[in-house]
Amino acid sequence: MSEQGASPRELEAENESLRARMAYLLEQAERNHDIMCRHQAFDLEIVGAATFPELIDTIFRTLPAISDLDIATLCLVDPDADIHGVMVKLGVDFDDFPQLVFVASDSAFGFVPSRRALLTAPSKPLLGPYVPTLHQAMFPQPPAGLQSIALVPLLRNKRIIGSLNLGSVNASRFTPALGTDFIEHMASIIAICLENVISNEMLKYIGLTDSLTGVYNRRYIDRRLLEEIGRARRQAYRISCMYIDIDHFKAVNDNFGHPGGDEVLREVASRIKAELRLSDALGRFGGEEFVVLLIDADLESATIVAQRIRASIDGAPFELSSGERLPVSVSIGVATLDDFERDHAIEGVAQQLVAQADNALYQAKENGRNRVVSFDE
Ligand SMILES: Nc1nc2c(ncn2[C@@H]2O[C@H](COP(=O)(O)OP(=O)(O)OP(=O)(O)O)[C@@H](O)[C@H]2O)c(=O)[nH]1
Repeated sequence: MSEQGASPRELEAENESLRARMAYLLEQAERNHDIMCRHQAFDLEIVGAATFPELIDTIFRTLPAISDLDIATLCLVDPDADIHGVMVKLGVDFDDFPQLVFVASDSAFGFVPSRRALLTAPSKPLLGPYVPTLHQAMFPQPPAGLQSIALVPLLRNKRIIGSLNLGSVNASRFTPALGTDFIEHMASIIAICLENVISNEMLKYIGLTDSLTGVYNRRYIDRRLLEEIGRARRQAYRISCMYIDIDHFKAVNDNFGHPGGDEVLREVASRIKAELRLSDALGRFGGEEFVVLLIDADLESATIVAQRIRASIDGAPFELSSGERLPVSVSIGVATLDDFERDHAIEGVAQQLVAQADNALYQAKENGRNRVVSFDE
């Protein structure tokens, strides 16, 4: 009986082929490990982003590089433009993020809930060719030759809060046949980070604004004034301050009730705001007092703005939701930071500026109300 074994040559060939296969698998494993490490570093970086602009910037800067993409964009659902409005108030400049798009409703994305789970609706990513007529809104500045895209829903509690949009000039990069576990995982982390950072920014905003009128509160104005004085000293521009007080406001409350008084406060805030530049800051200091910081305005131009505000409030009666009409007037004190008093601590200089405006306001009340008085030393 002869044994039918493989010849040494065959064994050698098999061995070689196994070695080659192993080398290939090792190389793949190393590449996957490398991708995983890069993505773990990305996850850590976005989890650590403390503010909305920091998070957005990290996503747009890092994601295309680590995932070898030609473009990555984000769409956020913002039905009442609350997120956009709050971020603008917190100083976010959206011109820095052309890849960020706000949409009024998630229907803009065209995600369809999977048929299997229509009610629980975990929408699936859409992968395929880039079609400008369908996808241009999600890629406002597409790279030349964009061929294939992945639109990945950003889900929180089964609600679509936006979409992460990835694009490649390679037509075979994103096709419906591609597994989506990896990009879905990435999108779920981005969605959590976005939700956290947006909530934090909203809380920050609430802590800096007056809930009745929507203008800033005293804490914000105090802080902003310190920043502005520091900047004005460096860049040598003028800062002025207005202290505004509604005349005989107690009588408004007495005659029209507290809700009527609240309506007057809101309308006064809105009329003041209409006369200001975007760079100015309006805050309610409590009660019926408002303070305005005018950036790059000397006493003369601040006084002109104050006169405009006084005239716009006095010029047309206020109409309450009850249909009642009433005249309202304000007294305004104006002061300016003449020299920058570089030898003095910023805190003291800030307090002095507000106190001077308050002093001038007192004079305006003494002189008969419904007038503007500028502080002169
Ligand atoms: N409706 C409303 N009233 C407020 C609020 N905060 C303070 N007030 C009222 O504002 C009034 C301020 O009255 P006063 O400080 O006496 O001043 P005034 O009547 O405006 O008189 P002059 O400033 O001297 O012209 C008080 O009646 C307060 O109750 C608020 O948030 N809403």
